[in-house]
Amino acid sequence: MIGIPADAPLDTPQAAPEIPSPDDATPAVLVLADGTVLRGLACGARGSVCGEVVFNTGMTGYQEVLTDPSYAGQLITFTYPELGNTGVNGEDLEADHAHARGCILRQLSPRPSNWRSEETLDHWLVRQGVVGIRGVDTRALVRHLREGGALNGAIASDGTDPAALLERVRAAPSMDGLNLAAKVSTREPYTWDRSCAAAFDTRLQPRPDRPYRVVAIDFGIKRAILERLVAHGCSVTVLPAAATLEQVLALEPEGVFLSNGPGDPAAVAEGIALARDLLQQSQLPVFGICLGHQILGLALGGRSFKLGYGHRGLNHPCGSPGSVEITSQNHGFALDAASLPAERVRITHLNLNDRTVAALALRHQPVFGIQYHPEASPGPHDADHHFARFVALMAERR
Ligand SMILES: NC(=O)CC[C@H](N)C(=O)O
Repeated sequence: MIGIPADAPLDTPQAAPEIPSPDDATPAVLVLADGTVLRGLACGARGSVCGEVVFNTGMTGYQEVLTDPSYAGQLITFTYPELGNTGVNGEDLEADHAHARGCILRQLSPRPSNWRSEETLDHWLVRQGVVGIRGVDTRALVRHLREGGALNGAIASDGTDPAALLERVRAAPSMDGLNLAAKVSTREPYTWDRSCAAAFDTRLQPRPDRPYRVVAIDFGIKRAILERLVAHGCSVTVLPAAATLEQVLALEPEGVFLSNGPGDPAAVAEGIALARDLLQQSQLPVFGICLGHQILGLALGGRSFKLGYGHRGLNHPCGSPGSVEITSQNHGFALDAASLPAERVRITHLNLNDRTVAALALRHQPVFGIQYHPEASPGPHDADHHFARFVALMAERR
């Protein structure tokens, strides 16, 4: 297999024909756009892939991370030193298939140990067409990315020459300006009624007699978000990223949800136009998470910018005066606080590591956005109350 070209549709994983044995010592190479070359051993699918090299500092949740559509087009460096310990199961998937293009690891566990494990991570990566490299000094790589910023790179385990790879990397598009939401969004509307029966559901308010009708716009939605909305008493209809205000209103929603998703928020023109229409022509409660939050800010006339190396991990503190929540994060862009119209928007939470905008709310409309991930998956559940906030806005209007 030659690998997945940079412009390949993101929703067609390319399965490699054979499952290599875990003791296979095929060499692999990682080449960064600045010319850095790191050598290691192959894991997952054999081939070569190009994408933005980012890092995730979470200690758990590799399955959720690799299937989160927000990682489409990216090569993920995992800082946790051994991956695959708990294998792969059919329940912890955030989408039907992997969205990350490649993974960069220190060490791959050959023998999973978990009662839910159905398959080794290595087998699953092969079936999903995710090209991996193991044996990399991920600490050195992360220091490099933190100093120089996230940049494009390529992994090859098919013998491609590093110089040829570097040429491909330099020709690949930058994440800046890429609308990837359109590529990963659902083609057809669908409804979702499955809830996750997590223990923390016991803290929820009593279920309503009738579920709250929510329309969710899919820019790359994670399943856990749909499950949390249902757990909080909503019934959800999911519409494609290009949905119009008429299509949304035709479903008579009580609230509209704008999802997470990959790529540059400023490039998601159809989503920004829909958010603008919603804010101007309806008084509906609107809740945005991550890309959805960024789209809300852009619809309000704000500006987004690319962070140096992004926030991807499970322990990012975010706060409003008097309260701090430890949050799950996965984003490479953020809203510029100074660009948001202060007479309409209140910044309710800041990221306490770098003081970037972590959440906003409109002063005169039932609309709010959260840059981090209240659905966790993976991560802490401190921020789950934001789903209850959305439901409370809909309940007030019944
Ligand atoms: N998880 C997300 O929704 C990510 C949003 C956007 N693609 C970013 O990187 O900032």
